[in-house]
Amino acid sequence: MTVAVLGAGAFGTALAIALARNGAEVGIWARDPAHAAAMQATGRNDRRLPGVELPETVTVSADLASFVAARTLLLALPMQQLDSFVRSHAATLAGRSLVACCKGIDLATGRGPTAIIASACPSATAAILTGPSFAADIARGLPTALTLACALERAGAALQSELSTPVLRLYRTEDTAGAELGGALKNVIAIAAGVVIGAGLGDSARAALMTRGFAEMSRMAIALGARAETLAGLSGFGDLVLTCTSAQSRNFRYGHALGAGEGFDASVTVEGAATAEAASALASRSGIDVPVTDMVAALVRGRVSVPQAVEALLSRPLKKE
Ligand SMILES: NC(=O)C1=CN([C@@H]2O[C@H](COP(=O)(O)OP(=O)(O)OC[C@H]3O[C@@H](n4cnc5c(N)ncnc54)[C@H](O)[C@@H]3O)[C@@H](O)[C@H]2O)C=CC1
Ligand SMILES: O=C(CO)COP(=O)(O)O
Repeated sequence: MTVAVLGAGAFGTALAIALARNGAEVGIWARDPAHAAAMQATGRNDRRLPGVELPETVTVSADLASFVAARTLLLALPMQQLDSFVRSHAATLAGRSLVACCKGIDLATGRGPTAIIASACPSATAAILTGPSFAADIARGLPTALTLACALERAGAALQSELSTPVLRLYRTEDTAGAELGGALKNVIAIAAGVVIGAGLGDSARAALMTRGFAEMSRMAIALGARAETLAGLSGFGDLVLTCTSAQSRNFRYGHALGAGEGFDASVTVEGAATAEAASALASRSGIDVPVTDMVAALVRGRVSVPQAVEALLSRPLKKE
């Protein structure tokens, strides 16, 4: 096996399919043995990515030990699960190439994915794969471009060539902070964009929100050590555009439900909700002004209503762009 995907969600399954179509031997680890058995039996992941056939070269198992010999391990779990997962399996994952495929900031520690891996499993090579891509699009074989970020240039180059396919194009950077903050913060702005549309405030307001949101993402990421050009790339601006403008996005749909005063299925992964709170706390500790993020965190927590959030943002002092 060349690549193992740890986590049997929509994104991990889609990546496994794309890599297997390109000739890699891929294993998917599902933590739930019943889920692994169902995927093996049906040749599909009906729970998380229904309607897509797994190539025959994809194997699925709930036995983590059978996957650790793979050259590269993709960690395709929700962000708030990553720290405990890597800590509990640190001995098994030691010395491996670990590519985080999640977007967000850990609520408990304020860390991003590569810092979590480095702290919990220091002997591993930590990288992150992020950027504009819906799992369903990848699984259908539609063209997609992503960012592979790894602080070690040679390791990053090896991962870029290993994980690229003719339709899944990976661009590379050493700026892990920029790639992961772009991917984390765009989900927060996407929730806000969903609120704007759900509350009937219109496309012009969404464009304003996305623009000011991008300024906020860049301000925060640069203050925390990221490069401006990374934020302007696939993992920042690119993913912001995709997520704020498509109803395929769960973050956008969640925001839309908040804006429209409707309920939302709590079992759906909405990374921007916890990340809004984590980012708001991190920004406050670092003295960075993030009004949209603060408002999304307050909305998610139910501390303000949608009309109060809109009023608060519109009544901020006028200033230079
Ligand atoms: N779905 C998409 O289109 C994309 C998702 N992503 C990112 O991928 C990450 C995962 O998202 P999805 O795959 O979409 O989520 P998902 O909701 O489809 O699946 C999450 C999977 O993680 C598993 N899981 C949860 N906690 C776990 C734990 N402690 N140990 C092992 N497995 C655990 C769940 O059982 C589930 O199979 C997120 O950070 C998301 O932002 C990135 C790009 C695209
Ligand atoms: O990150 C994504 C697209 O790049 C997926 O977005 P959602 O998690 O909002 O569905």
